[in-house]
Amino acid sequence: MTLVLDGVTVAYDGVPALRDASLELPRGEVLAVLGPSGSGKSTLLRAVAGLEPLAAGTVTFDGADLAGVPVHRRGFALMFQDGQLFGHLSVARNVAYPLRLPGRRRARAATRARVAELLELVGLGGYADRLPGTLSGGERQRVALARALACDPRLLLLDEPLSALDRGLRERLAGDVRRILVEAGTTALLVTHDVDEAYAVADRLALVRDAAVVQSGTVAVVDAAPVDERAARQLGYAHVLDGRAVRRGAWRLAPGPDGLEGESAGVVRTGVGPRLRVVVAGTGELEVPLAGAPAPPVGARVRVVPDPEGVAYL
Ligand SMILES: Nc1ncnc2c1ncn2[C@@H]1O[C@H](COP(=O)(O)OP(=O)(O)OP(=O)(O)O)[C@@H](O)[C@H]1O
Repeated sequence: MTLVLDGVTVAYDGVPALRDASLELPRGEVLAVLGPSGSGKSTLLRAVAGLEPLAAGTVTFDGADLAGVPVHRRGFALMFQDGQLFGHLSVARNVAYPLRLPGRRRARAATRARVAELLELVGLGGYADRLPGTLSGGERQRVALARALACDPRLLLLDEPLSALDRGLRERLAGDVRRILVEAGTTALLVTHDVDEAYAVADRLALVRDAAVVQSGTVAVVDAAPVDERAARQLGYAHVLDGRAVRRGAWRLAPGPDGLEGESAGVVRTGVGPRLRVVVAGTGELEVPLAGAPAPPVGARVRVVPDPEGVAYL
């Protein structure tokens, strides 16, 4: 493991904002720290960056304890929600900025080549001379990402990098961010409150709530076996029953006498096709994709079973 947090506690004025947090991140992988507002995600990221002192525990990188290593000596890069570009500098100059700092200076041609390569990587090949004020929000975040990657950080820390963007753009950019990080081979820790973004970007998930990391592991493992009902809800599961968590729409009409009995409440059109609404006493309303099957009339008794594709076991 490259990054290891072991029993990390961070407190503000004696009140813990992160308690006994442990997690691991292998080299070249992307970890999404997922949690609701105020749960302690940013505190975790700040502790890794060296921006907050630890009240307890250790953060190690490649086996070395980072206690006492100041922020600028960790070899990490940070990127925030509002990219924080320099408005008076061109896109190219923004990306080149970290390459021109004392100690990092290189030949002008080398800087120019590196900037061109980074702009290609983030899909902004023709944007070198534009000013940040002329870019869309998504383009600005791509520039910020290119700048954060400029110095080949040992670890990239991203704090809600897409939160300021609207939903559709966020979805598209999340996939791009993953591609860019994988292509650059970057080890990254991303903080987000958006479960879709976490799934789209990450190899690993850490679920945070009430100042604690309640579960962490590969996306496949965490997704298939949330530790408890709250974890399942955090992961976007819509229904929890009998130790199982089921995603919205992950139901089928049962061919036989198995499953839950409910009542048809009519068809709803969704972005992924028509779905039958079924009201099940004690569980609520479920959505059953019809996949071409005729819809039972409103009020008809129907039986439904979960689609194994959308089920996790707590
Ligand atoms: N500098 C600070 N001084 C005092 N309390 C703080 C400070 N920073 C954060 N906190 C508190 O610590 C808790 C966790 O904050 P944190 O920013 O880590 O949450 P978060 O999960 O990142 O939330 P959000 O998604 O809203 O940014 C909150 O209760 C917050 O009010």
